Amino acid sequence: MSSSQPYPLPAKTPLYCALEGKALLSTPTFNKGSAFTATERTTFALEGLLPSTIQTLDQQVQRAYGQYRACDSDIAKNAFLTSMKEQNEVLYYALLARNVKEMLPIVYTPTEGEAIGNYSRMFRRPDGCFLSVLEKGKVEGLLAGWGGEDEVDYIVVSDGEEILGIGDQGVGGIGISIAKLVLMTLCGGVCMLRTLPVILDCGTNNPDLLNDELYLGLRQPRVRGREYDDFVDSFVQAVRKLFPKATLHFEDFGLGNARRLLEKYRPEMACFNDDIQGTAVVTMATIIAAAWVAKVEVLDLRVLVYGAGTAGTGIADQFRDVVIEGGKSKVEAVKQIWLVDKQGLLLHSHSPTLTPAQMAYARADSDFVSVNTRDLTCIVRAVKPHVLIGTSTHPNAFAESTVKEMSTHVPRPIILPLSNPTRLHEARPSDVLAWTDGKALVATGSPFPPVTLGKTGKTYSIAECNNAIAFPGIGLGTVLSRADRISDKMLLAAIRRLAEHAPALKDPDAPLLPDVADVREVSKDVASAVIRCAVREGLARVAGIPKEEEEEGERELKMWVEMQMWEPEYRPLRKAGPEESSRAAKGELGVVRRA
Ligand SMILES: NC(=O)c1ccc[n+]([C@@H]2O[C@H](COP(=O)([O-])OP(=O)(O)OC[C@H]3O[C@@H](n4cnc5c(N)ncnc54)[C@H](O)[C@@H]3O)[C@@H](O)[C@H]2O)c1
Ligand SMILES: O=C(O)C[C@H](O)C(=O)O
Ligand SMILES: [Mn+2]
Repeated sequence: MSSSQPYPLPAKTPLYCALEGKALLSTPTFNKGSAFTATERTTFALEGLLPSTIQTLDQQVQRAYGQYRACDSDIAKNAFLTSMKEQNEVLYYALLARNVKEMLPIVYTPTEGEAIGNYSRMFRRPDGCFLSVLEKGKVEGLLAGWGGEDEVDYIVVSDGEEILGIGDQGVGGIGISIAKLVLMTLCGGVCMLRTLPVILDCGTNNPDLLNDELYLGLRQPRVRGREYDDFVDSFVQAVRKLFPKATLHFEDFGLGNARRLLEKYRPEMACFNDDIQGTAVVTMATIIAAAWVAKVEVLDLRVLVYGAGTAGTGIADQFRDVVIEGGKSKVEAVKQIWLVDKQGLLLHSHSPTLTPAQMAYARADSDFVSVNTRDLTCIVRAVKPHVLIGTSTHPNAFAESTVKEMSTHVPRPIILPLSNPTRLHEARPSDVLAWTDGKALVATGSPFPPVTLGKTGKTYSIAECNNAIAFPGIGLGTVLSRADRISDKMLLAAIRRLAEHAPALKDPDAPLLPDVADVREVSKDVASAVIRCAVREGLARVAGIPKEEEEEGERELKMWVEMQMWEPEYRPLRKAGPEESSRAAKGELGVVRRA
């Protein structure tokens, strides 16, 4: 299939809407509240339903910010923002866009984790698409209600089994699909009207939820095996049929399913697993920047991954592939990687309990006979890693002895405690920096405040090594190029481009990754790199992408990307009649049928 259609919702296009009066005011995609113009108030039967003053978006943001600040806890702020999203989406995104740094930890990691844990208690109004394993036959019909083939660009799906590091959250996992899409819109500029959050409710094995009389999901053990696979497949096939141009993003699936599903569907369609690939991209970019600061060759690094699950093995594979791309053999590359899991250092003798992804890195027992392979400090002494990565959900696993041991072998240890939310981090940056006298190069999965070292008085900003820095740019690139697949080379292009944005390249004391507040800007560039690579590989399915050979081609490509990014501002609202509705169904107008 090829498409020459431009992105259907350029920034300033009017929106057509068939609703009026109270129905319009309670539809968050169209509602402007006090900002409806005088003409719109007449056209859409809003007179008498609003106070007379017409406000600007800026005034609305100012008011909303005051209300936000009046909330007395992070979870109350999260609930406030959720209800704002349910009232007026443009205002919601405008408020976030003006306060990214302050509000991202509220709508995303770590506070969203708490909200997901309390989903059935905090529930007010549903958002997203709920598909139940008991109604497999209805999947396609239910998805069809979300739009035509040109109306959905980006879908995030979770089955709620492994949310962040907090485990099985059942139907509450819809919260992670929504949160990831908020970032896709805020930092990736994909219009929220064209995104779709999905939860596949397959039951839950979380006893607290099963025993909670207010739990909103299926109160039964998780469906496994054939029944599970068939259900997921009915969903994926319906997506491919109904939304053939959309990118499908898998989030927080369990260890037994995440990689399997990615490997199954990746050859067939544009799909992406954020925990495996998004995490690998952002972590690899961090490692490249850190190696530059430490003045060591990326290709020579020894990498120790603590927590060899979905994220950990994804990072290991990505590092291996970068080393192979640099000219080493696969056997040599694998020798630079060590995995540790609950058994300790993964060895051949553990094979019966290892996943295939772990197996690839298991070590010969004979090489470690004199090492206590269940003790991280002893492993570090034996392996002498340059890089220590935590993806274990094991809080404080990187003890002082471990970190100090590491710094006796390498001058600038690269230490990345990535487990989310904050309380699960393998170490706190303040400790790691204190234990190493500021020598360690640190980045974390959740946001941490800057650290000032007592000894030197020097202050270090801590980079957030969260896949949120990477997936919006990758997603924007695949959406705009309408990529057929997401190839390894596209991911590699994203890594290299992201690494170029590391503030540490200009100032070695600066963070290893761009700030979350800059991700939107960075995403334009990452998307451009992804699109360019998709074109080279023959995977792009859209005409009009500025050509590489042309002078100014790269600058034009970035402008082409920028022009198509959605921004939170009010569009003129026009009355939709039957003609507009039919054009909308063909994707020619920015009307949203689901509104
Ligand atoms: N920063 C990011 O962008 C990012 C991205 C993805 C995941 N994560 C975080 O990484 C963590 C793991 O996520 P996942 O999806 O890979 O989960 P997972 O369940 O697939 O993997 C976790 C692994 O850690 C192992 N483990 C558990 N306790 C351990 C211990 N005490 N010692 C050693 N290994 C132990 C488990 O056996 C498992 O193999 C979560 O906290 C998640 O939030 C962070
Ligand atoms: O959601 C995040 O904050 C990152 C990552 O996807 C995770 O599962 O922890
Ligand atoms: Mn995740």
